[in-house]
Amino acid sequence: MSEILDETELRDKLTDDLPDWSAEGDGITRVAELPTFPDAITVVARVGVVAEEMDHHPDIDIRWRTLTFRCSTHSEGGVTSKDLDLARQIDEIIAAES
Ligand SMILES: C[C@H](O)[C@H](O)[C@H]1CNC2=NC(N)=NC(=O)C2=N1
Repeated sequence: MSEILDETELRDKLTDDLPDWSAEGDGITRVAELPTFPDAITVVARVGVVAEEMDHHPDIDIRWRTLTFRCSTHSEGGVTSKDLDLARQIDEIIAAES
């Protein structure tokens, strides 16, 4: 079980490690525009594989080539280290397809 990060801890982690992510409500979000729609779908498919391996799944909104990811730990009602780990993986996949 992972513990919810408090506001200061979360802000520091986002600033240091995940500058493209923002704290929003009980989750963290990132918007990414990919070069093409197929690139965006490739990112979604790759994130899907990683999320299943991690047993931790982001919400994903697809609008043409713009993707919005949201990570939250439902069972805890907030952001935990699991969300930060998933966000780092999402960043790597986006960077590889951009
Ligand atoms: C039983 C299983 O581990 C849980 O339902 C997992 C699955 N994927 C999940 N994904 C996310 N984002 N948050 C969760 O709390 C969560 N819980």
